[in-house]
Amino acid sequence: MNKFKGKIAILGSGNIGVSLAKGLVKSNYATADQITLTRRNISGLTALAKEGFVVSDDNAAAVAAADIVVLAVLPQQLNNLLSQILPAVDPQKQVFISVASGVSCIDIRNKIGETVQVIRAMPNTAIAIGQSMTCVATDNATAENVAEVTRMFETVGAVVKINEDLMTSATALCACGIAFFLRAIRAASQGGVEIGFHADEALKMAVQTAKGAADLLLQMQSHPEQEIDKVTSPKGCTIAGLNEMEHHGFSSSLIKGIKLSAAKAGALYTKE
Ligand SMILES: NC(=O)C1=CN([C@@H]2O[C@H](COP(=O)(O)OP(=O)(O)OC[C@H]3O[C@@H](n4cnc5c(N)ncnc54)[C@H](OP(=O)(O)O)[C@@H]3O)[C@@H](O)[C@H]2O)C=CC1
Ligand SMILES: O=C(O)[C@@H]1CCC=N1
Repeated sequence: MNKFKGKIAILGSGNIGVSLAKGLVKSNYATADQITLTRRNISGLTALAKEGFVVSDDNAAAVAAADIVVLAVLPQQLNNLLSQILPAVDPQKQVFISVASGVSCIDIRNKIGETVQVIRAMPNTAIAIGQSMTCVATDNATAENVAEVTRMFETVGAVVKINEDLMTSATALCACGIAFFLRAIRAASQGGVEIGFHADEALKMAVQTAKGAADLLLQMQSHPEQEIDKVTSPKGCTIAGLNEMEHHGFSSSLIKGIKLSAAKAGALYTKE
């Protein structure tokens, strides 16, 4: 794998920013000393500084030195950040990646310059272990920059290029989605405790079962219902359990939750 040779600035090193930074080092895309992590309260980055990351509360200086700038603050924190970095933006040098939900490429260019190349990316927290599902979209970045950013995210999971108008949908399905599947695993483990297992063993069993289900679909390239049909013996206990869950709205609750998340993702940012 070709290591990235330039500098990366991650502005807003909270949950997703730090997960990304760790994932990029773990995947050998970059070394920690190539990555500057910023936040206002840098005492929260002490452990990462010990791991070799450059840490700073000076966003403009981080941008000035960077080739790739990742915007990873909350949507409501973004306008303030963009006005801070404006003097350091050089459209010839940096490509900007925004992971902020509900903020379009044009919203960002309206704040920092119309020739700035902006790529939106929507990863999830499994990026820390190289298992993200990341969707990327842009309306103006060059093919070369899109290829580099795609390569970057491919080192930490799977990448799908989408139209920008589907970005809030990708946020709900993939970025929020990891929490939905985690809650499903937690609920399954609670069921396991009710039927006789200790909490730790129930969780271990539920986690491995969920992993097996996901890997079956990935490796067999099959549809979930094909795999479900192999489990549901006639008059058996699986179909009894599944149908009971459906009577209580299992599929419907996931669909409704994803729709609500997508609507909310599109409304998190105010342009001012
Ligand atoms: N969490 C997730 O799974 C995902 C999140 N996203 C998106 O990523 C973004 C960040 O989300 P998340 O990581 O959960 O949020 P966090 O609150 O965990 O992280 C935001 C970070 O930004 C820092 N920050 C705020 N203002 C500034 C500033 N002016 N300069 C530098 N740092 C600043 C905060 O630290 P401090 O207060 O110390 O400055 C904080 O650490 C959001 O836009 C979200 O929509 C996208 C995909 C997945
Ligand atoms: O909950 C949120 O708003 C962010 C965006 C996607 C995942 N977490």
